[in-house]
Amino acid sequence: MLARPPPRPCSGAGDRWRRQDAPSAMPRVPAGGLGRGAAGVFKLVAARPAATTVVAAAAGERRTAGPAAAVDGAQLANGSAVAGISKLVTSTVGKSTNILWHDCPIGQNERQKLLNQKGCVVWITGLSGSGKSTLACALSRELHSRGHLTYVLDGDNLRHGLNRDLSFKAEDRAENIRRVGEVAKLFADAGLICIASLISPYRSERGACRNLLPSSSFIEVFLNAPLEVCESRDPKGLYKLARAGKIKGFTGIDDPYEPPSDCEIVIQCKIGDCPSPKSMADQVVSYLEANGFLED
Ligand SMILES: Nc1ncnc2c1ncn2[C@@H]1O[C@H](COP(=O)(O)OS(=O)(=O)O)[C@@H](OP(=O)(O)O)[C@H]1O
Ligand SMILES: Nc1ncnc2c1ncn2[C@@H]1O[C@H](COP(=O)(O)OP(=O)(O)O)[C@@H](O)[C@H]1O
Repeated sequence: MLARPPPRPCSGAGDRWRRQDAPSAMPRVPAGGLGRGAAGVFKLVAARPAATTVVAAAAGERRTAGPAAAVDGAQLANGSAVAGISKLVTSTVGKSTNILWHDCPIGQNERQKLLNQKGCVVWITGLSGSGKSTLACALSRELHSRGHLTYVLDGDNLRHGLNRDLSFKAEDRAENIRRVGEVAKLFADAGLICIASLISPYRSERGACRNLLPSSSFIEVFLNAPLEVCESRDPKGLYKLARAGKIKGFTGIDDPYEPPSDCEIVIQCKIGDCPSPKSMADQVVSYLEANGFLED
């Protein structure tokens, strides 16, 4: 079997796979099943529309590339599946072979009801010293005071643990962002308002994190503080070291930062004119409120 993974894991009680008409390019699977060496196509559609996929079935074949699918009513000539009985198919994802997606009856919807909020990711990007951590903490505090459950994933902090094996060269920054995107997705699935604050300098990697979630649940916040502002703050003295050539590949000095072109929120900070941490947080809270994230 060849399967493409649905764009996001299926969760919740309503998700079940069912067979649909096969695309015309491949023969439909006959009622009696496939002959040995024959191939057919199933379209499997989960109850949730986002989880649609197409599966090509070749008799005796057992390769998949996505979450396990229960093929309903398929019969293979080698007798491995009986018509009318669901057959679980294992998946290959990356380097993991023969794995199954295990669903639970308690899903994101149930958790969101419990928390009276919608799980989402607020992704704060900007130069070092732009105020990402300050905003993340102010936002967390503000939402907490309103009774909402948040969790902050701070780039600096994660590099003390989960990402301690990563440097600041391009491929390690990309892996850093990928990992944080995956963790953030889990927190959002848990029903939390996850606040990720990383430099995350590359547009494509931020886009990949966005694509892990339903589009409206990824809220990209650009803390647009010019280099002059960040450098004049320099709370850790890193810009000074970078200018002196003692840190190589420092973002904004001798390493790139690609500003977002289509983010949900821009917080503008000019020389001598930056909004206070509270008013930056309020700007994000207003967005969350207006878009229904602060209610179930
Ligand atoms: N070379 C280089 N470039 C940029 N930043 C550096 C570098 N070396 C160390 N630091 C410190 O690491 C913090 C950024 O970590 P991130 O995980 O957010 O970076 S990235 O998203 O992987 O680019 C960043 O923290 P913030 O100032 O909070 O952004 C810096 O303190
Ligand atoms: N809105 C703001 N107005 C004035 N100073 C700020 C503001 N936001 C952050 N700062 C200060 O700028 C410095 C860098 O902030 P920080 O949150 O650590 O940035 P980042 O996480 O992007 O590196 C800190 O000293 C912080 O107190």
